[in-house]
Amino acid sequence: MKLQLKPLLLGVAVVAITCMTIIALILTLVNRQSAELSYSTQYGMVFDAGSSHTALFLYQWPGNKENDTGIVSQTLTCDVKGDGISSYVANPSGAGQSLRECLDIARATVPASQHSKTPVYLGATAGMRLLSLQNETQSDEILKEVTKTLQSYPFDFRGARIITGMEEGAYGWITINYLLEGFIKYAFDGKWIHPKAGTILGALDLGGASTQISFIPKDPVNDPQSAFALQLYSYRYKLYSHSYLCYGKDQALRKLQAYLQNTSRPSSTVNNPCYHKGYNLTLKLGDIYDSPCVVKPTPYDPLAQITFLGTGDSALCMSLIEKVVDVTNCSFYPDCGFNGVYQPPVNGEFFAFSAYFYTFDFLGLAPRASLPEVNSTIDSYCNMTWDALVVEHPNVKVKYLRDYCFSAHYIMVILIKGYKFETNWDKISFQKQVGDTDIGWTLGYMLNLTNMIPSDRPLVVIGVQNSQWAAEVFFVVFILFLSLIILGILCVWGPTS
Ligand SMILES: Nc1ncnc2c1ncn2[C@@H]1O[C@H](COP(=O)(O)OP(=O)(O)O)[C@@H](O)[C@H]1O
Ligand SMILES: [Ca+2]
Repeated sequence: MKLQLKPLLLGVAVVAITCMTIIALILTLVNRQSAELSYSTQYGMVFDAGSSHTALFLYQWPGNKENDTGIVSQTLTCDVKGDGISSYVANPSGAGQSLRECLDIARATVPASQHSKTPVYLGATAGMRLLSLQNETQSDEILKEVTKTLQSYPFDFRGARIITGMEEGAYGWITINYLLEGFIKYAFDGKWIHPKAGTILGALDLGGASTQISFIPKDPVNDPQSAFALQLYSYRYKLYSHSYLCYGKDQALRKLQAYLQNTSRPSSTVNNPCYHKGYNLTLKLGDIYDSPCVVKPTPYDPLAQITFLGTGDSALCMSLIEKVVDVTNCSFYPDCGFNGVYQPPVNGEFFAFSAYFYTFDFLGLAPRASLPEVNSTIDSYCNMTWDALVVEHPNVKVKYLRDYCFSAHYIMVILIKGYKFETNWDKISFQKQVGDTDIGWTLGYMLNLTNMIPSDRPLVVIGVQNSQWAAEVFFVVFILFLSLIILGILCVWGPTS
């Protein structure tokens, strides 16, 4: 009897241990699941109020992961109907109303429980910069109206403002390098690593009213006005960033039109070699000169008309553009971009986005094409007649189709003769997205304002770490396995001993 009691006790002990380990395993699983569930997807959104139009970008990231390590993605984009907010001078409340459709879509997309935790920003760029130079009261009024609308939604509104050209350039640069994991990478061994120098890309942004160039030069930036210092994940970057106000492609075209109008006065018709043969455009002088980017003629009647007759002369178009972009003057600095603006020599690889991409993509030159191919493609495009073009591209908006010739030449003048990419042409890639996320300043802006790129390296991992969880499971399974073996031995040997 004594001999049989011992295996029985041992058996009970083993069964108890087995039960406890099973309970522990279940608890670990439940704990892990609740850790995951309690950090639901987070959202943030930014309105890009550009000179030509406004777009909403909605971003998301998993709330249970470190939110500072390259995992923010774009959930949706929404194009606001109509022109940019700076066009609402006569009807400022219309600027606010125009945002409603996209805000309604965002409200339906973000789960209701997350609405109040979703930050919303509106950043206005060069169109509003120009309006505030022309009439600050009007630009303030428009910002007040868009603020009213944004505040009427259940989101966490964090401000509507005009961002500086320097910010616009720097945030575009941050967006690209964040998406390409140029700042920090998660390695296989679970450590955060800093990618090799040279993997950081420069950013080229062409808008309608301004254009930006941002990159890390080889040598330190000499001019404090174009130096942008950043510390991201404990690494310091000294960025060169410059924004050319009035040198977006739409304002540059106005400069060309003003130049042509001036040289043809008093005639009210003038040839425009950047427009296709067969395309004529009649404008009021106000359409050209109502901008701080062009000097008004004297006398000046804003209602007087001028007609541009397209001649489709590619070579002449290019040489005229050099009259509105000064690529020769560099008297104060050893190196310049254009218009005598300081710029160190370009360095490394670049992404060119926004209107750089739209133009080159339309011409079949994105993401890359050799210089001779680019030049011959632009020539053949510019030399096409308008009738032939419209037949070939019935679905492309007229305002884009008629401007691609000018835009393409303008791009070549600023890239090659302005920024001096001639010998580094193959370093430029014309891109719209990285993965499914658009390239532009909005993501960098949101990452910065929500502190999602810390200046120091990420250390804390929220929730149960994978390695810790694996160790726990391994331990529980091991104990379970050991108990079963002991139980088996006892069953076989117990009663006979
Ligand atoms: N599909 C397209 N094809 C050609 N150009 C486009 C297309 N979509 C947008 N654009 C142009 O891209 C530019 C975008 O500039 P925008 O962001 O509005 O101005 P800014 O950045 O100067 O405030 C505008 O000139 C606009 O006409
Ligand atoms: Ca823009």
